[in-house]
Amino acid sequence: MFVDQVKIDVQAGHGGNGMVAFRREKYVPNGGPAGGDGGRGGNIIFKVDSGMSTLMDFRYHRKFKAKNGGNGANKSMTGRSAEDTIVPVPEGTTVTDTETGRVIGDLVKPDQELVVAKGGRGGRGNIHFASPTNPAPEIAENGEPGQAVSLSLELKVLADVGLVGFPSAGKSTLLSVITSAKPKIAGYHFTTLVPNLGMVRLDDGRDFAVADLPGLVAGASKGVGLGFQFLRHVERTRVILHLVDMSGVEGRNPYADYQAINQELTQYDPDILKRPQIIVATKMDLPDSQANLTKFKDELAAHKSDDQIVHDVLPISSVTHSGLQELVRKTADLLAEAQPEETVVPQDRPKTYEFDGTHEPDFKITFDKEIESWVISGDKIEKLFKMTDTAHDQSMLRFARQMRGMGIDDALRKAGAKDGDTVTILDYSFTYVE
Ligand SMILES: Nc1nc2c(ncn2[C@@H]2O[C@H](COP(=O)(O)OP(=O)(O)OP(=O)(O)O)[C@@H](O)[C@H]2O)c(=O)[nH]1
Ligand SMILES: [Mg+2]
Repeated sequence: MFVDQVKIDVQAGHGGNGMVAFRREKYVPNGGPAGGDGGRGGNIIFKVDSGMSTLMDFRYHRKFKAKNGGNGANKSMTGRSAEDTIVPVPEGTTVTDTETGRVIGDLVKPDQELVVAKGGRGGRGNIHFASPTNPAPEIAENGEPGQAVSLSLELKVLADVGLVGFPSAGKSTLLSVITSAKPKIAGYHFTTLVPNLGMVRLDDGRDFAVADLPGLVAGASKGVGLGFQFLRHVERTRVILHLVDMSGVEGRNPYADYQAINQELTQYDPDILKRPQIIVATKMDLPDSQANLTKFKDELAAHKSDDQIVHDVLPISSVTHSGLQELVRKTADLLAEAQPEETVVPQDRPKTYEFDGTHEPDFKITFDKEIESWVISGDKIEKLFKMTDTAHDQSMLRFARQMRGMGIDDALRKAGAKDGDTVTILDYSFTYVE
């Protein structure tokens, strides 16, 4: 079971205040009360969006606020009612009140809506308070406050098979050729930010769900890169397809890559390696792949470990489609043999490295007055940026992603960085954008 969880805060809009006003008419010194009512505050409404498959978007956007209603005006005019704020959620989302633990609702149908926080009623204007004894009341109500609620969202999706591997190993490409999913594919690392799901259907009628996970890098189990947030998903898949890029581009050593990923998996949970694993040798259409595969197999044989169940090394090319049929067939066979899900799903364990605002990440953020810039420092930062620096051109986008993956975005905000501030990591400066 794929479980995505996130906690968010929602604040519905406040009702507008009622107005104290009086009619002004020519030749009438004191007209009757004419203060209008305040408008209703906006509701926060969750709405199922069939295009969403995870709760990932909420990691970067945890607070939602609806607009306040307009205040009442003179001439008995009612304030404007605020628009509702519609928050898209994936189908299958369960919404719980974090404080009480009460389930507010399950969003299970396309376009289904659920009001999760009610906007405040507008206050009544002084026209409502006139009475024979007080024909010119100086009182009006304030608008009611909008509901503020902390919510836990949970999404359960079945994924039988997890694709793991280094960034750019070809995970998303494989998913795109064996399923009808259309994940983003590109020649830079960390293209995949959220797990993509796809269904594989075999000619013989069998099918299984595959999740393409964001790439893992060394240190992933400790929070480096993006993949750590998704390791718990790997924990819940029944078969692991471990993709290893055989092309040897960027001077990569396929066996070292393979070991590094396994090490991250073990560090996260020693039992993961007992999960049936197929090694998928990718990009076999490229010139050096065959030779690298031979070397890889030799090294694998030389380091054979009893702990790990490697069922096969299957060479594929997502470009020429070679080896794909065999891969899906063997995966389906393995799934049929694998233990039923209940017995392999481990208990939820406390996660140490969730950057959820309660854990202090391994970096420091300070404001340097001399250079008027926020400075981010720390060993882990240095390592990560050196690593990405040498292999790739630095694009703003990648920086932004890695920052998010490491929780730097959150930390900057917490430290007080404002939209447009300059931030320096090592020697690289960029503009902070909220
Ligand atoms: N020649 C060749 N290139 C491939 C093959 N599979 C993937 N690629 C290329 O490798 C690059 C990375 O592919 P992705 O599928 O985005 O890799 P990924 O593992 O999902 O990467 P992240 O999402 O960053 O972790 C892209 O430029 C793909 O076109 C293949 O079989 N042969
Ligand atoms: Mg990808």
